[in-house]
Amino acid sequence: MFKIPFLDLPPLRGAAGTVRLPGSKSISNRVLLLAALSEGRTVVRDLLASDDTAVMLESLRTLGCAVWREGGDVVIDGLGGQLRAKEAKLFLGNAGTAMRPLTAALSLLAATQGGSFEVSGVPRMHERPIGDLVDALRGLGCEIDDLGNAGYPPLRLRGPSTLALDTPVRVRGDVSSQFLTALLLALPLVAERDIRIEVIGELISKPYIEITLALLARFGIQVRREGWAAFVIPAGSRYVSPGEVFVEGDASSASYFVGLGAIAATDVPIRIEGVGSESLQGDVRFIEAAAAMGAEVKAGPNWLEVKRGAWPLKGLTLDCNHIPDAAMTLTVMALYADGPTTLTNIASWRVKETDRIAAMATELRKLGATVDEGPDWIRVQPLQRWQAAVIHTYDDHRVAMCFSLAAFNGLVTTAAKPVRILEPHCVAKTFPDYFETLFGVVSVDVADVPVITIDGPTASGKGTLADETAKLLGFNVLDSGALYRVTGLAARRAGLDLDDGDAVAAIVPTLQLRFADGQVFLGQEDVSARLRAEATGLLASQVAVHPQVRRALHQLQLDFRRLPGLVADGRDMGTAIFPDAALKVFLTASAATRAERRYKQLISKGISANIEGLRADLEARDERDKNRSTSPLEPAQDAQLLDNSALTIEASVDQMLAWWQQRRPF
Ligand SMILES: O=C(O)C1=C[C@@H](OP(=O)(O)O)[C@@H](O)[C@H](O)C1
Ligand SMILES: C=C(OP(=O)(O)O)C(=O)O
Repeated sequence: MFKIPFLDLPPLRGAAGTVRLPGSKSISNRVLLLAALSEGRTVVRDLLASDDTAVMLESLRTLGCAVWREGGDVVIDGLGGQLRAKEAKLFLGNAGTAMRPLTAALSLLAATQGGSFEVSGVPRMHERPIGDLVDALRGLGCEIDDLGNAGYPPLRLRGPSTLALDTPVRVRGDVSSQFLTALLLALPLVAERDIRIEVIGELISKPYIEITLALLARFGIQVRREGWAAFVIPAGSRYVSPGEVFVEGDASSASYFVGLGAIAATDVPIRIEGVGSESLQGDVRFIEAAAAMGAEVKAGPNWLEVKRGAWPLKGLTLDCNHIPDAAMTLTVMALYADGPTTLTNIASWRVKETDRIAAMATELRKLGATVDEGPDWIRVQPLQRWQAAVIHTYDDHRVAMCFSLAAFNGLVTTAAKPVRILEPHCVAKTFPDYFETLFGVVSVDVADVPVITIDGPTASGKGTLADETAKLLGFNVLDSGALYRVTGLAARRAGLDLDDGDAVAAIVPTLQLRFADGQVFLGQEDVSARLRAEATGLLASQVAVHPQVRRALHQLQLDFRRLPGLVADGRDMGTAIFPDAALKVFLTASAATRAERRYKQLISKGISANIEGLRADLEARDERDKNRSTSPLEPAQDAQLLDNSALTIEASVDQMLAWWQQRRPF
């Protein structure tokens, strides 16, 4: 996950390949709750691991449920409808699928068994309505206190109290279908007699009710229904664990890759694994909308394949009530269409993670688009003159994911613009690795991938500065010195004469190198510590003088230029390897400062050292690096000079980011 303040997406050019979707949020949280209410053990396979499921899991644990991981599975020993904890405070983040169903279940359990439970969430959750559900539960006899504004969380659910189950439970269905889902999931707890639920008003987001009913059936509860107007939970209903449940991939998460295929898969399709024609989730019908916009879609039971069909895409007018989450993706696809796209019947967007109609309109306009909106609709015009934009994401995962598709503007305009996504980690609500997954299937012109180079003499702090800068930008890191060190080490181990440039260069293509989590592996061996040793540094300096070796390592270094960007440190990054880098920095510090830093570093590792000797070594190494004929150590002409002798690391990083920001079009 990119846990950084912003993620810059350079212009993206194409898409191909296969993605495996994370588990469905809606199915995951329903299954977790049903498993917890059931008797017996449930093994849940392919459960979504994200913020929304984390708050559900944590709540179930707090309520006394045994929940543990076994390999990739989650195992739950259900409570069998018996409360173990009678008091708890549950924090439910911004997960509607946790807040609404837990409110219903705990209200009923508190009524019948006694107890006091508080449910709360992030500030936005306290603005998301729950009043219709609370009214229905109060109508049944549940005791619910508003701890904030009436009609919104936080709430206290307490009991015991007497339930009146002989009259129908009435619930409004036109603000959120989750209120009905919550009652359907929870009322079997008290179904000593038939319990009838009647829906008032036009039920929205109907396909989510189908998910609820299908999963209730898996757990032994056969709800009788009268269309969408009334539902009856039969007397004597009892949750029975099916033993094992597979969670299918998330159909709403699929929408970004369906959109991606429609826009950018010109040759090979994007294959999406985890949902398909047999999906339980209504949001899979997003493919019909994408097809209506021109996408070529094939669907198998558990997979989709999408590629570009009509281009530009075709604008459309669509009632999106049945695909409320996935439909957001259409508003960004609409930018690539031949005419306006109008989405209607989407009033619920206004009460989700943010006011999504307002958010999409505001952010699309930043790209240059013309957007109109009404209480329950949005209209987006195709975009010709794209602007580089900083996209606010409002802590809404879907806003962040949708706007990644704006980075393909280079497919419709010559002056391609990057897109900055603020707070990209908000995708963790349902798809923590969204951007990594996206980067796995998109193509880019390598020249568009931004590079920052940091060159400078030994012990100037390049590595630390590169790592810290990269961490803040979410960029990859190339420690080119490590490549020379590893080459020197491998050459020495192979018994080569280090002065024989041809022989040393010849082993470069045979190196089994792997960089993972900041560590360097040579074959199976983690050589990171070895590479940092002084002795290896000397080997590096010896092999680095040979032009053949430098040539052999050239392509290897270029290969580090990958999405979303690169910070490369070394001695010739800005001069020889990445001459087109957008920001080049030449980092220095006085020999005295560098010797002192190296001294402290060694002493802290328990290695004895002599500061004068270190300084002499450093100066000798500087001389050798400056005077070698191939790629001598010198600042690129367009490099910024940074002397960090008197600077803290934070101050140096701030300077890097300030220079970087000056070069960005935002
Ligand atoms: O029941 C569910 O799992 C959901 C129902 C929908 O909400 P509304 O019924 O409020 O539209 C949907 O937007 C949400 O992401 C998940
Ligand atoms: C509306 C959404 O979430 P929630 O389950 O919190 O309602 C969503 O995921 O788009």
